Amino acid sequence: MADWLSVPAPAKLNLMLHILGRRDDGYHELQTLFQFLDYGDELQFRQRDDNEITLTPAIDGVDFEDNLIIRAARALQALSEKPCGADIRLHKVLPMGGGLGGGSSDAATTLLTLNKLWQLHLSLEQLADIGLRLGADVPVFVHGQAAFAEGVGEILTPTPELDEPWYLVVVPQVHVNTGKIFSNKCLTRNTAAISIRTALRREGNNDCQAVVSMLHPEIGKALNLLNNFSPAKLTGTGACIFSSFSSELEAIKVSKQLPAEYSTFVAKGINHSPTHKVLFGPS
Ligand SMILES: C[C@](O)(CO)[C@H](O)COP(=O)(O)OP(=O)(O)OC[C@H]1O[C@@H](n2ccc(N)nc2=O)[C@H](O)[C@@H]1O
Ligand SMILES: Nc1ncnc2c1ncn2[C@@H]1O[C@H](COP(=O)(O)OP(=O)(O)OP(=O)(O)O)[C@@H](O)[C@H]1O
Repeated sequence: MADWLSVPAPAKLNLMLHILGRRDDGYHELQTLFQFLDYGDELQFRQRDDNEITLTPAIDGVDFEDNLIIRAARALQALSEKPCGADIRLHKVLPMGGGLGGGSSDAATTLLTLNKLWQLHLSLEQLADIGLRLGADVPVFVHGQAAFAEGVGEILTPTPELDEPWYLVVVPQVHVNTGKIFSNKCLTRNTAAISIRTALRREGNNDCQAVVSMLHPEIGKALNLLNNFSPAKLTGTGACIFSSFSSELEAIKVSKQLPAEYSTFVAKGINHSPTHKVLFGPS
């Protein structure tokens, strides 16, 4: 029996998120700055000689074939001429619908790992194209580099020069439906494009923040509270919010001053995905 291979699926933050317009297919043109966190889910893979894919444990409320891990594995199986299967274990840490990209990161880790185990020799570009069909955030996890994203999120320019602070992330106990935020009529969709240089100065905002705070007042409340300590922003379409700090200690200190009912974690911003480090070695 083959050995288990453990591979991380890190979280991402959207350090800014501007919505520039809406395309005819309903998807939105945006500009966003992605950075990874040294915090996330963990997946374990064991190759099988038959065509079976197993996944344990199941995610509550997500059907087996709808799980992005299974959808990613199926997309690769369809491209293989020989039988290829895998047993997969998932250690889920990231909140679902949290704006931390957990499902997308699980999918990207699955694409990268099975491409290697099944010796499919697909390029990162090919895997990112397959990933984009699973979710707008999958390509950045496949490429594994902090990046400024344009288009619907798939045109990526790596930003290795981004500083790597510590973040305090607050996790409101709310599940935000991304589609509902993007289809809300109050969402502003006319922000002017900015340059990467401006984005790297961390001057951008999150255009979803007003609508998300209106639909989920508890998120607006958490933003106001965290803003008392340090400028706070929403990641993606929420629910999570974050502030940056120059040290881990400072972030922990603020987390201890928040009301006990707030669920939080502290993590370091990183420009290179730990998934790539495990699968391809240090860059
Ligand atoms: C908001 C972000 O989190 C920023 O990183 C992502 O763009 C969203 O990525 P995701 O959760 O992987 O979202 P997807 O599963 O691709 O899309 C969910 C829904 O959000 C809307 N959507 C998403 C991305 C985009 N550029 N325009 C959109 O209008 C669409 O209605 C879509 O049906
Ligand atoms: N492996 C998976 N992990 C998490 N969610 C999954 C997974 N597979 C399918 N899903 C579905 O995808 C939805 C979005 O989950 P996800 O954790 O990626 O949200 P998110 O953090 O808000 O992502 P984003 O920032 O990309 O919008 C979930 O509500 C769930 O129904």
